[in-house]
Amino acid sequence: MIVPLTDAHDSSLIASAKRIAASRTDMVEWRVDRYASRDDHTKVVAMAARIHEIIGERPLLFTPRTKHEGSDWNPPGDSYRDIIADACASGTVDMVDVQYLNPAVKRCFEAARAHRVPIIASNHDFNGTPSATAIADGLDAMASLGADIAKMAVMPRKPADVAALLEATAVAAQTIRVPLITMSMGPLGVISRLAGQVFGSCATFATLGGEGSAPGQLPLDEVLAVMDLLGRDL
Ligand SMILES: O=C1C[C@@](O)(C(=O)O)C[C@@H](O)[C@@H]1O
Repeated sequence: MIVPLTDAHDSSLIASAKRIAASRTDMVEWRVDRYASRDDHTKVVAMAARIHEIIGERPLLFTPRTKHEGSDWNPPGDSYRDIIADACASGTVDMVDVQYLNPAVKRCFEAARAHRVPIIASNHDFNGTPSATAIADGLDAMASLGADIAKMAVMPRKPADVAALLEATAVAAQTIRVPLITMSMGPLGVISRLAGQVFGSCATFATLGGEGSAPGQLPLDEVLAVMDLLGRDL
């Protein structure tokens, strides 16, 4: 179970981190692209250290999401690679999300590897859902890049799109050698956030008081209750 931190300002970020630290979540994701000081890497690293301290033993996933994949952040110059390199070098993050279609992906992987920070490679399609084969191929490409986890989020337009995401997950889980995280977003895709582990998704994102970081995320306690019913083994 992963809960995202999406607050823009220090005081609310710290309050949210403290709330998450008291919850049953397994991992915390900092969506640093939502941070008001996202372009000041000194402040970013200092805040990552503060969050890391508050959440204790829970791993901190550092996620700079860009405009191409569902954020409003359009990183200037090399700042996508630089923010990843700075966070990984700081020793304050436990995993990093790297968008595998970003032009700087190889340099981002190099930076994470240089500091032994595991990589969740990701891709987000907010406009639709590719075929099950295309989704599985994307996950395979992430694994081939050397990602430690492959993650794909897609937007369904009809129930068959949700089925395609779940089918791709089940097929990829049999053939790809790294763990997967997949989700079909929005109200139609909720079943994928609740039952994804049945098909081979190793984690799901849920909210805790905040607005969440993507359409369709559900409150943590409700997701936990359903996963307990489905035999939560994550
Ligand atoms: O990649 C993901 C998955 C996600 O987009 C979701 O749909 O829950 C939420 C993002 O914060 C996270 O980085």
